[in-house]
Amino acid sequence: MELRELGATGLRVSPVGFGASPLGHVFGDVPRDVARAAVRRALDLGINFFDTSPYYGGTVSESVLGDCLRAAGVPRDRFVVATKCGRYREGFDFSAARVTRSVDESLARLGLDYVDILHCHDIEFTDLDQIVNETIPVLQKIKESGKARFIGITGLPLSIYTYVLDQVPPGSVDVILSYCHYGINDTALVDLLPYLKSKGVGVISASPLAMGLLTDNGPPEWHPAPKELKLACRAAADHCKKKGKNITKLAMQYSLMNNEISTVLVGMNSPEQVEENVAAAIELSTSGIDKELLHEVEAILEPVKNMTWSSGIEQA
Ligand SMILES: NC(=O)C1=CN([C@@H]2O[C@H](COP(=O)(O)OP(=O)(O)OC[C@H]3O[C@@H](n4cnc5c(N)ncnc54)[C@H](O)[C@@H]3O)[C@@H](O)[C@H]2O)C=CC1
Ligand SMILES: O=C1O[C@H]([C@@H](O)CO)[C@@H](O)[C@@H]1O
Repeated sequence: MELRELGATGLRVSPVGFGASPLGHVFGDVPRDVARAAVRRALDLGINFFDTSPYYGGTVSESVLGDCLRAAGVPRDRFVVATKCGRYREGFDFSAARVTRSVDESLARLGLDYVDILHCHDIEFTDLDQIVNETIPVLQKIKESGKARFIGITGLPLSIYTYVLDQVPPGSVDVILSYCHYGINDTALVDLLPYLKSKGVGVISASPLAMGLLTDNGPPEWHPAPKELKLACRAAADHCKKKGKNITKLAMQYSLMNNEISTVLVGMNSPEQVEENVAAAIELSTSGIDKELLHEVEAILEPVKNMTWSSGIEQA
């Protein structure tokens, strides 16, 4: 897979990114040997971008990812690691003191001297002015210390990105991580891409499978989507299955089609899923997407297109 530039960071990342929340058992138990095999397979197939956070599995995802990268025994410059701060099993805390402590805790769990990207995690759950006036300034200090090379912000509502980026000094935020807004059922992120480009901010798009909605197994119990959206995605998956096709492959390829998005983070729990998703990316580049199936699935999902759910607190 040809690597893509990530904003103005100079980082070159694989179009398929390894989402490590499943390594924190967020979608079900993943035995350690399977996790190690999945990360090993990802590296062998050209995936170089790994995303985690202290929130996934209450720090388990970071610890397991660190173990898997060590077990793979590849040089540090062979991979790009992103983690987050501010969201934890026990709740949210974006204070300068907590995020300063958080990055040291993450580095210890990952077994790394630095992370490439440190995101403020799901910032819609705090007063965005705290992110602008307290959290991002202290993350700049962490960046100067060398513990994080670049700074990002993540969350569901797209409005959080313009609110923050319109107020912080240019270059304070290097990347954003949006999720569930660039896939067959929801392409709302498209409208923000020109703005993000104008700010020189790199774009990471996560959850091409809508956190499991666009899979044959369906979403986990905790999935917050409205019932109508869940039912429509189920119908789309069943339609593909009836035709002997795979909605997950179609969804992966759809999310990978926009080159303005540097990397698509997909949560993976096995070497088989790594192989399937990389194969989907390669097939997209060689023979394109199944246009007929895509049109059929888009018709099924039309009534729920860009349907989302609320996330976070009321902003003043
Ligand atoms: N707020 C934030 O910062 C967010 C960050 N993320 C990051 O992005 C990553 C991807 O998002 P996810 O939530 O994991 O959702 P996703 O849309 O990537 O779906 C993950 C689910 O799809 C399954 N899956 C993956 N490949 C498959 C295949 N080939 N066949 C069948 N099933 C397959 C996985 O086992 C898992 O159950 C996360 O792991 C996390 O690292 C995701 C959401 C929010
Ligand atoms: O960061 C996050 O990950 C959660 C889910 O996508 C697991 O991968 C999501 O609820 C949260 O924003």
